[in-house]
Amino acid sequence: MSLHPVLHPVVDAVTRRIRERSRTSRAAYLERLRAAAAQGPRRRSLGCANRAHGFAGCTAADDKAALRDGAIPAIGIVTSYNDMLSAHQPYGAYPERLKAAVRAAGGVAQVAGGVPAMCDGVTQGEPGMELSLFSREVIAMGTAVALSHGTFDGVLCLGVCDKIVPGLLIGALSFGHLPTVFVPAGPMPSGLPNKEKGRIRQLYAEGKVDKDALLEAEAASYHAPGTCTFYGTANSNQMLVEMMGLHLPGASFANPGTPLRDALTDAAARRVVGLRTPIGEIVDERAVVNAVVGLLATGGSTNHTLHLPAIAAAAGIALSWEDFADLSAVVPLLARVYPNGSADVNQFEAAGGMAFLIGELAGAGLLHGDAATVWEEEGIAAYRRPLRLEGEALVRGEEVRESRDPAVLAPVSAPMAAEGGLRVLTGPLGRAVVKVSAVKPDHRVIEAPARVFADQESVQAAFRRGELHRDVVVVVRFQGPKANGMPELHKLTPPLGVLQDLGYRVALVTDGRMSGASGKVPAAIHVTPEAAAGGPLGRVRDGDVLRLDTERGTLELLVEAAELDARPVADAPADAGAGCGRELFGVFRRAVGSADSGASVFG
Ligand SMILES: O=C(O)[C@H](O)[C@@H](O)[C@H](O)[C@H](O)COP(=O)(O)O
Ligand code: SF4
Repeated sequence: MSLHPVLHPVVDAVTRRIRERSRTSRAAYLERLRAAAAQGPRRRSLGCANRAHGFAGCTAADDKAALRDGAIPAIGIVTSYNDMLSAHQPYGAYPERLKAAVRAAGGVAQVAGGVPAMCDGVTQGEPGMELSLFSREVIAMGTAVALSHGTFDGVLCLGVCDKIVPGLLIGALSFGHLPTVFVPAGPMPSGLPNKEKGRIRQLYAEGKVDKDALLEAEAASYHAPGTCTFYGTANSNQMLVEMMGLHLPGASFANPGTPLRDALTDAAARRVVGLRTPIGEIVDERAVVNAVVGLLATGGSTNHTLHLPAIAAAAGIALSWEDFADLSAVVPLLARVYPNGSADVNQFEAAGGMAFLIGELAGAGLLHGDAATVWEEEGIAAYRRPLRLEGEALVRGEEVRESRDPAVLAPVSAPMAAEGGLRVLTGPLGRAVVKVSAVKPDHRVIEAPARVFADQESVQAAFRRGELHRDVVVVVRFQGPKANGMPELHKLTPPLGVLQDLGYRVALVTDGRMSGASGKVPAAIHVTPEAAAGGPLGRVRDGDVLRLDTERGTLELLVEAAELDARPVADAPADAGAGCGRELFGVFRRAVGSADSGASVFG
């Protein structure tokens, strides 16, 4: 099969459209990048005091002489280690391992800086979730602070979860002249299946099991170091970083603490020492389109309709929701991983993983197979051959030509669905995003009276009082980025799932977000303009009939336009912007842009 067959006309057209739209901004970005690359690392022009501060902290285990001499490649490690995220806990041991591997490859490495990492699972449904999206910007700024020391020839980024990889990418792209390799840590071994966890959650929501039983199920599902095994934003991150050519071939989903994972980590360190291609050259329009294609083909997290535009903008590239929608119409769904199925990410990997996925998409002309990678000699299409262990040696495996479990990972010739299932909805309320890959066909058109709320706690209280046991479109507004930081409303999944399973016609409409792990209930999310920016969502009233039609791509409000316009916008809830650190993020709420431009504070 040709490595670079003819590109699908829609993939080609969308890429050209993005390139044209980005022409000026991308040219300015590349000019800045190439000027910085031509200067070389600033350490060569630093004064003696500046340089001495940079290696003063070295211990006997470090390479003080090498750093003092400044002649060999100096690698900066940006780490998001903490014990709060099971996915990031393995990073605690990485710096020493990476330093040793860089040293063995003829370079020297230091931890350039650490960035914060929030576990959205711990903060889900809690006040902390209102800091979650903005933590992406803090992580980007923290990455820039780390790299601002200016003494590096290359970068190793350690991050897995939701806002962390997007933040590291945005920050690293501000130093786009530096060759950069992302170093994953891998998913935890499979525990209680996600579908069974979801079933017990619904039983608890119905009062049929107690809290002890629920905690037992949750702890059996989330049970070890490593990324949670559902296909949420964290695992979508791993997929798209590999699709963008910033991981090593096949590095995304090897489990933590295994010989393969350790070998891949050492190989990433060796690779960055010799890498000459700057990250800003790899992240071009082709890489961005490849990331969107990978997201669509795997049914990835809706959060990437925010993160990918923000990441692309950091490289001078303008990515729009229409680009997602147009690509979704031609990219088949090839993976069924929870919430889009009952398998988990370990089963995705066992079925053939990224190597099979990339081989299938490249072979069908659905991705830019010639897009650059950190593996340099070859384009992304060659990632169809993953790195694998043979004994203790890490070698390039054979091309993964067949899926080992077509019920989990299917070929383009027999996809799970003909298209990617990510849609943009338009109508009198503005625009919204909906992911249908996890919504059964019978639930993809919902028309019902609205029940309007200003926070998710009120929805849960109304559910407990039995007020939602009917056909209903639940509207939760004032959840946008300017309102309260655009939290995920994933705690609504169990009660809305109960209503759906009872046979009611149910949907959610919100200017907030859902989790990448959300799925079965049709949800029109990221409604733009948000209510807090005067959007018409603020004029919807209880009883208004809403029609969410994911097939036609419409979100209709069956109220006369004149009447809607004559209504006052509802008052925002009393300012909850304080407590839990939220008072520190007012500057972000005031500066943040719209969801369809990535909900970024960076302009
Ligand atoms: O976007 C995501 O994938 C979510 O933010 C995810 O990282 C978060 O942790 C969920 O809350 C986990 O799912 P549960 O809340 O169902 O455990
Ligand atoms: S996937 Fe979500 S819940 Fe799991 S560790 Fe990452 S942020 Fe936390």
